[in-house]
Amino acid sequence: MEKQETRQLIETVMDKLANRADFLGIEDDEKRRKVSASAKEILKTTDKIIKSYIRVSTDGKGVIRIPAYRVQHNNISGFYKGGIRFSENVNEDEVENLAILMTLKNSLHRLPFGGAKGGVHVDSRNFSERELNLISRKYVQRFARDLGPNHDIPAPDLGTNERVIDWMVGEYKTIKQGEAYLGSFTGKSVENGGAKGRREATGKGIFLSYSWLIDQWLRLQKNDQQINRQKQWQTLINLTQKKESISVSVQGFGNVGSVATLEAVKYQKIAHKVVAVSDQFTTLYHEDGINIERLITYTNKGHDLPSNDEELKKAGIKASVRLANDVLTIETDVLILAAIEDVIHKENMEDVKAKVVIEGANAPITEEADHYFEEQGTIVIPDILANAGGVIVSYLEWKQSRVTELFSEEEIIADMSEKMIETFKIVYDMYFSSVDETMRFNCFTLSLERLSSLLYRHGKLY
Ligand SMILES: NC(=O)c1ccc[n+]([C@@H]2O[C@H](COP(=O)([O-])OP(=O)(O)OC[C@H]3O[C@@H](n4cnc5c(N)ncnc54)[C@H](O)[C@@H]3O)[C@@H](O)[C@H]2O)c1
Repeated sequence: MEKQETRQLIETVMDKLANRADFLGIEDDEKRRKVSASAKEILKTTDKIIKSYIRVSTDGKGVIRIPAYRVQHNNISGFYKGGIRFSENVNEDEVENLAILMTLKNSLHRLPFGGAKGGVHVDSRNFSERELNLISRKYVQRFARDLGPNHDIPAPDLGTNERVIDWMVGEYKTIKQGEAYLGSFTGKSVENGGAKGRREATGKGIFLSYSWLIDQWLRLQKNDQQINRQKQWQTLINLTQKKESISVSVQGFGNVGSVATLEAVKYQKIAHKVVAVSDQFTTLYHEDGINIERLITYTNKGHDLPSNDEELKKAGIKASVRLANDVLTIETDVLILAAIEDVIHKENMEDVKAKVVIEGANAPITEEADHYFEEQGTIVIPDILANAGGVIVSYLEWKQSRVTELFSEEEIIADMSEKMIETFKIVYDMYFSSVDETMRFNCFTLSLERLSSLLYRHGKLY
């Protein structure tokens, strides 16, 4: 889903809200529409876009100049918050779209944060440890004025990790001598004030968004309850009545994808097997399931997925090797998208076999594909609902840095799950009792309702 599609959906949802007599508690139709129109304009536009260049003296290629961004979309619901990604696909539109989605995600889950995102146009794989350290520290030098624990709090994202964040915190501390620095970034290593369980949080939350739906939510439904999504309802029933294990495939076997698949194979209540996993070069497939623990042990050593017989043997994995994109169209019940944006679109949507698609990555499905799946009875659990585990634990990490007290991993995961389940229940109830919109539309509605109400209460709308 690209920036224009996200903006268009905000517009459609806001227009629908404006026609609702109870919206913002404004009875006068004309006044409500006027106020809603100004909320729409504020939320469709971005507060601040900062572009800079990082100059790095490389190990062998002289000095290079790398584009870098920080985009702050909106902070009506709290300090700006969002990850920094290192990727060759980074551009201003992509970073802005991701910042908008952060505002919507944080509001949906009622976190005291607004939305931001950062990006550096590099493929980390092409740089040495020393070069990456320089790039990370220079990023902070360029943007420090706009960052801070009470202003804008970055975290890791695609291509970055706790090591990068620790370097960034170190640089921030040097620049802002004498100021509080631990809450300036989240996703730090535990030794450096990070939250236990942060690395696993997004993957765990993604699997929870699905397992809670097919297990607890389904059991909470009463016989006489009105269900308006008959096709999607049938999808859930068929899944839970399967005699054999439910099959799962995942695109992207990094931080998010590997943890989500591990959750699937460890899930005790209903048996799951992971039949396909992919990274940017390869898909591995085995209809009886792949040994995920062994694969994680192998990739944790810094390897890509094994892609030939010798590597498969070394990893102790039985699987056939396919093309990277095959993972999207393979025979599977559940497909977790945990790599990049816009991977399912008009050209390949009809080839997708999965009946549940979970957006672990941000914006991996175009709006057109989302509507197509809706018509087919395929359940799409949208990004801003499913992948919020990371930012929820980031919130706990930020809170922890304010009280300088360490929460245990059990406390962190329990708090995160409780917070996510609160939102799942509201969204799933709304989705299965409404008729003609996607689950993404429901999530945008809840989120934009809250943001508009905050804007109104803060006296920003007239
Ligand atoms: N890490 C988090 O806490 C978090 C939170 C919310 C959303 N996300 C989103 O989840 C996604 C994955 O994040 P991550 O932290 O696991 O990143 P990561 O860098 O650890 O892993 C990314 C994986 O995607 C694969 N990949 C990259 N480009 C690809 C391509 N063109 N085709 C197929 N596969 C490709 C990589 O090979 C790797 O396996 C990103 O889109 C990120 O924005 C991450």
